[in-house]
Amino acid sequence: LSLDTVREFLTREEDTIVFSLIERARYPINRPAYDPVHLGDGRRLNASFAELFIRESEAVQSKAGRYQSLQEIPFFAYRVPFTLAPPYNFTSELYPAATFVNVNDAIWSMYFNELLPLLAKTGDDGNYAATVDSDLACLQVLSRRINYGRYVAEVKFRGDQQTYTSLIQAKDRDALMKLLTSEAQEDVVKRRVEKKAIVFGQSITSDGPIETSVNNSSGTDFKVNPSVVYKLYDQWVIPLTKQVEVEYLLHRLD
Ligand SMILES: O=C(O)C(=O)C[C@]1(C(=O)O)C=C[C@@H](O)C=C1
Repeated sequence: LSLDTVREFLTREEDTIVFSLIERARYPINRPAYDPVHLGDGRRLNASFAELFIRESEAVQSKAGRYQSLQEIPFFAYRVPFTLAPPYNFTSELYPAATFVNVNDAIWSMYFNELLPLLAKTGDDGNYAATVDSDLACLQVLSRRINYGRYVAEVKFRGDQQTYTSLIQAKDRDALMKLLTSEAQEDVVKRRVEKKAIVFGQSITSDGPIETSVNNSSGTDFKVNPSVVYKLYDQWVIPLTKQVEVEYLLHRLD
């Protein structure tokens, strides 16, 4: 584990994030999938179809061993006694007492309340299962990327143990945040991910040129608006990753 290898991981996740946003943007908003579910007998569940679909899908994946890997954290907790998957002895580079740190609740509400309205056009085509399946894909990769902040923090801690230790002991969140922040790196990440949205999200023809920048200000020529992807990283992905890093560090000496 080094700063280079963890950054490589984050960079590769960008590809998956952009593609999963492109997939979700194919469908209209499909509002009924997010409303409380009505049962036949007139009762109303507190959960939406999207939530039920994600719970059930995660339960299957949990049984299949997905969450044996500490890189994956479910949105709902499952008590699964055994897994169907072939056994594998996962080792973790994380500090055991800080492994639990995650911001899945914040990712969940950011995704449904802020991001989705920017991503999906108005309308209802009834493809609810395919739509919420694409929501699940987005949520899983966003969760993996953002909660990977634990690994980034571990690398940073090991790289400057003395400074981090004294700030952790003083519980100085602001100083920890400042120490782990690299504005230059954040700028590189945001500009790169916007460019990926431009390149991955255009219609490819056999002879035409490949666009590398946005020519019209609305970004509507692309399958997902590159400025929405920039905003996603600027306002949510990077700040939440940093929140994970700080929380992890605060438990690094437990
Ligand atoms: O690459 C790092 O050093 C990170 O901590 C990751 C990350 C990011 O989320 O991309 C977060 C904080 C830093 O300011 C820069 C980038």
